[in-house]
Parts: sequence; structure tokens; C-alpha cells
Amino acid sequence: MSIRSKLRRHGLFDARVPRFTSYPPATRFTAAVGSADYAAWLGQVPSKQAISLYVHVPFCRRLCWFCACRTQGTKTGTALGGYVASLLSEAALIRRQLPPEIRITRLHLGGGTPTILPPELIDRLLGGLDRVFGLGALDEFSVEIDPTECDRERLAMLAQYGLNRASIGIQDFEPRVQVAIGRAQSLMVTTEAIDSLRDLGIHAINLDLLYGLPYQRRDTLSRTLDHVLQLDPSRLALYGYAHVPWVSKRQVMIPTEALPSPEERLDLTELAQHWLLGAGFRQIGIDHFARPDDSLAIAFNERRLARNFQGYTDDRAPVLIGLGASSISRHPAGYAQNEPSTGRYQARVARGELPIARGTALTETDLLVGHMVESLMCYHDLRIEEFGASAGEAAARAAQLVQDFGDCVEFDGRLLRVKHWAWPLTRIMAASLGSTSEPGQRFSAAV
Ligand SMILES: C=Cc1c2[nH]c(c1C)Cc1[nH]c(c(CCC(=O)O)c1C)Cc1[nH]c(c(C)c1CCC(=O)O)Cc1[nH]c(c(C)c1C=C)C2
Ligand SMILES: C[C@H]1O[C@@H](n2cnc3c(N)ncnc32)[C@H](O)[C@@H]1O
Ligand code: MET
Ligand code: SF4
Repeated sequence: MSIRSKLRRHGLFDARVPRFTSYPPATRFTAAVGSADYAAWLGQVPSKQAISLYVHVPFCRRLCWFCACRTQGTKTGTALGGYVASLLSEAALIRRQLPPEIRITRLHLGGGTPTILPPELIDRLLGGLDRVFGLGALDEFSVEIDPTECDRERLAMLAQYGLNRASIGIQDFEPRVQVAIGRAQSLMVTTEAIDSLRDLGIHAINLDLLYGLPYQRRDTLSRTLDHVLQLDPSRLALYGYAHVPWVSKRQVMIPTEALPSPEERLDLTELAQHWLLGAGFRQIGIDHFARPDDSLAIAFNERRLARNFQGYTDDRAPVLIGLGASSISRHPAGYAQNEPSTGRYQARVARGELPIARGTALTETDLLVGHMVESLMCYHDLRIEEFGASAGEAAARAAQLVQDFGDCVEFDGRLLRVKHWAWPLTRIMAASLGSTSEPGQRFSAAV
């Protein structure tokens, strides 16, 4: 049987599965977790704990039609000052629940478009966060950047606060694809943004690409990859376009008749993998690539990788505090998500409430399955000894994987490895480890 037929038999071309940026996935969060639970979790953070901060800026000057991120358009930017004030109030509310001595080791500004903030608001936000939490112990400070919505002044302000990694949205350079996804972005404006970053001493540069976009074909993707390699990033994310108009209404603008088929999507991702591996990148998990000297590649080699809401990370801090509308926080006890609506988020903060809308507490089983999902998504393998006291249960679940995916895996009782040809099935395998497919839940395509 051909590899394609085997992948088809295991459902690759029709399954819909979570992207597993968390386990349980965000679609399983409920109102059972609220502000009181979150306050209790903050109170349990040990003194001097390493903490990561994520700050969500849900505003964009443009609203690209393909985008499934939580964001809203703003022409004038009048809402930005009030939003930054809410972020700082929320930070103060959180700080009160934490022990006196904490260590913020990572800061990530995401969105949306954080670089929509003018320099004085960047200064107010970062100065404020520094006063509330202390940013003196940061080992990584990263920002998501839209090259069409940033300039030297804003980047220089970020650099003053220690910016040392940037993640730049590209998606695709082909003009016809850009028109179809409502996102015009020239190679020149992208190059200028990257040059400015390098001038400021920021050399850790990640670029985001998508496969599976309308009108994207092998020849167009090859041209995009050619441009991308000339930009010489240290890391690349190659996400599969998730067409989920029930999550993101503006995706109704996407011409669905021009979308590649699932089989063509597999072709496109294989083509890109081939190019990137040939250009000296290492593959990280299901959709990332890194230069061998990039911290993600090093973490992969040392088995220190983790999943987070940005995809992959070498950040192992056990506590992630998310600030801003729709942000998710992670504690050893569970996940808590803020109000997704910016208005409700700001109103609750103004009332002095931790603005939690929903979440999930983690059971022992969630922790084990989450750890197994993370291992499959990071390494395409499971090392049973890594599951410690739960090793017996992990081995039983691995045996179930062998039952369901026998030809795709090798298992000797201690190590389960997904065979290389079967890597595209990783999300499907991960989904089979736990109960994530509640009725009516509509995830993105598996390929
Ligand atoms: C960084 C970009 C993206 C994030 N999520 C998505 C993108 C493109 C896309 C996405 N999010 C969800 C789905 C559907 C389910 C799935 O296929 O896994 C897709 C395609 C679900 C989802 N993700 C988050 C939440 C809260 C949900 C539930 C649905 C909803 O709220 O509408 C969390 C989350 N994901 C991202 C961020 C930044 C984020 C919260 C801060 C990244
Ligand atoms: C933060 C990153 O998330 C990715 N992104 C945004 N929207 C989607 C989607 N619908 N499907 C897949 N990835 C998406 C983009 O690559 C962006 O740069
Ligand atoms: N908003 C930026 C861009 O589109 C960052 C990635 S999308 C969250 O380029
Ligand atoms: S891709 Fe970036 S700029 Fe475009 S709508 Fe999404 S968050 Fe905004």
C-alpha cells in the first residue's frame, strides 16, 4: 500500500483535530473556572518562582481575512491608551495575589499587532510592567511584529526594554495569494523591518508562513520560500491554514473554491519541508524549523521543548500569566482564560476583578495525557520512563496507540516512535490519547 493510502486510511485527509497548543484544548474550557479559582492558583505560586508573562494586544490596523486570532480593527487607535491602562490595572490585581518575591523570566507581546502601539504607549506599558512585576531578570523578551505596522521608533523603544527576539508575520509573498487573503505585504517592507531589527542588535528572528492558502500551489510556494530564505531567519513556523469561519467570521471572505485540497496541502507542506531541510534548518515538532544554533533547536536536542499558545518554546517556566483580553494563563493546577471581549475585559478590570471567563482545572489524567500529547507533538515519540509515577498508565496508553496505529509506530515497551512517513498523523494520534472530540466540536483540518 502506498504511503498516501496509509495516511488516508488513518483519516489524514478528512479528520478534524485540535492544534494542541494546550491540553485540554481551549475548546474544552468552561465557566467552572472563575476569578476565585485563579486567585487561589496565584496564591499557590511559590516564592522566587520563574514566571512567564504573555500580554495580548487585540488590535490591528488591518484585518487579514485568513486570520483566526482574537483581534479587532482600529483605524484611529483611540482605544489603545485605555487598553494599556487596563493591562496595567490587571497586572496590579495579579501582583497582589503573588508572593513578595517573584522572577519574571520571559515576556511575550502577542496579538493582534503589539507594534500598533505608539512609542509612548510601549514605554508606558513596559515601564508599568517593570514597576509592577520587575523585568530585570528577563532572559527572553519577544514580540509579534507586522512589518506593515511598525517603524524604527517603536522597535527602538522595544529594544530599550531588552527586546531580543522578534516574530514576523509573512504568511505568503505571492501577489495573487495576498489578494485572496486580504493581506498585502511587499518583500521590501518586510526586509526593512528585519533590517531595522538587526540594526538594533536583534538577531533572533522568527518568520511565520502558512501552507494551504487560496491559489497557493507548488510553484508559488517555491517562490515564497526563495524570498524567505534570503531573509535568513533563525526560525520559521509553517502553520497549516485553519479554515474555521465559525471561529473567525472574516474568513467568509476567503474564496474556498481556490483552496488546495487536503492532498495538495500535504504536497505543499512536504515541498516546504524539503526546501527548509535542504537549506540547513532542523525540523522542530510538526510545524517549526530552526537553525541548528537557534535556542529552539538546542532545546529540541536537549529534550527541553514544550508546547505553548505560540506553538513551540524552550520556556519551561511552570507558571504562565496571560494579561489582556482572551489571554490564557497556565498554572500547575489548570488553565484560566480572560474575557475574550475587550469591552467586558476592561469593564471587569475597572471593577477590580480578575477578568477570568473560563478555564479548566487539571486532573491527574489530564496531566498525564497532556504530557504524552506534548511529547508526541515535540519529538514524535514517547519515552515511558519520562512519565515517572504514571509510567504504567503511560505504557498502557502507548499500547492502545499501537492497537490503533500499529503500522505507523514502533514500540518496545519503553520507547514508542512514530515512523517518519507517519509524522503527518501526529495530531490524530495525539487526539486519540484523550477525549478531546466532544460532539459538535469543529476543529481545523488534520493535514
Ligand atoms: C496564533 C494564532 C492562532 C491561535 N489560535 C488560532 C490561531 C491561528 C486558531 C484557532 N484557535 C482555535 C481554533 C479551533 C480549534 C482547533 O482547530 O484547535 C483554531 C483553528 C480554538 C481556540 N484557541 C484558543 C481558544 C480560546 C480557542 C477556542 C475558540 C475561540 O475562542 O474562539 C486559544 C488561543 N489560541 C491562540 C491564541 C493567541 C489564543 C488565546 C490567547 C492562537
Ligand atoms: C500568529 C500567527 O498565526 C498564524 N495564523 C493566523 N491565522 C491563522 C489561521 N487561520 N490558520 C493558521 N494559522 C494562522 C499566522 O501565521 C500568524 O502570523
Ligand atoms: N499581527 C502580526 C502580523 O500579522 C503578527 C502575526 S499575526 C498575530 O504580521
Ligand atoms: S494576521 Fe496579524 S495583522 Fe492580520 S489580522 Fe491577524 S493579527 Fe492582525
